[in-house]
Amino acid sequence: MPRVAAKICGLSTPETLDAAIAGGARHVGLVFFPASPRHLTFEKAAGLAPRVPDRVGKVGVFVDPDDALLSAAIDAGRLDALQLHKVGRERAAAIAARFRLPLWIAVAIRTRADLDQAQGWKGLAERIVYDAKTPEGALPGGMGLRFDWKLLDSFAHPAPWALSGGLSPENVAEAVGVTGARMVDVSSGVESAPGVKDVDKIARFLQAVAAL
Ligand SMILES: O=C(O)c1ccccc1NCC(=O)[C@H](O)[C@H](O)COP(=O)(O)O
Repeated sequence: MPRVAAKICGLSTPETLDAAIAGGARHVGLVFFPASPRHLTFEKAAGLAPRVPDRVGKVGVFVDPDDALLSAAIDAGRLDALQLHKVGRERAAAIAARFRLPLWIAVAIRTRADLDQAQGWKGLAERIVYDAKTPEGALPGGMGLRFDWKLLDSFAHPAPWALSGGLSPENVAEAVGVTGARMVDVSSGVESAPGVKDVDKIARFLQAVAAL
């Protein structure tokens, strides 16, 4: 088992999903957000889910979702965990109570004050995903932006966590060296164009992670 686990996010084709699994991804991310170039229809998700072995977790990625979307996506994608963006604690608690799946909470970071927001998720988040804060009006994830990794220095993490935002095959080793992350998450860094995953980049990213 590699020292550092990887999640490849925003997979939408059988070939790229298979490449992530073959390369050793511990989790795959399926995005259910129509504004994203990585958005999956329920039909597509239902076609992809059976390709994923039990040892690989299927994480649904959502932005302030309603219950109907969550319910349909969980069924179609046979999801193992829910990654929530732009959801407050009260709503997240209601989602956890209703759907009984682990919550991965995305915390958008530009400053140390942003990072401190993570403390509010103690006891509810199974995992915190530290991601870069994106510009107003832009997608909240998948933008290839990174934050200042040094902000994580000596931070008392409220839960297990993943490092996300602007990672690539070229910088993931440095990112892990600086932050000590035990899980990394990537989307656009393994793409040839927004929403178009590249099997060679996926393989190179996962090789770089396995070498750590
Ligand atoms: O990837 C998306 O399109 C997306 C859309 C809306 C909310 C979240 C989204 N992605 C979440 C992820 O977990 C990405 O892997 C994460 O933001 C890192 O993306 P990148 O900087 O492109 O590697």
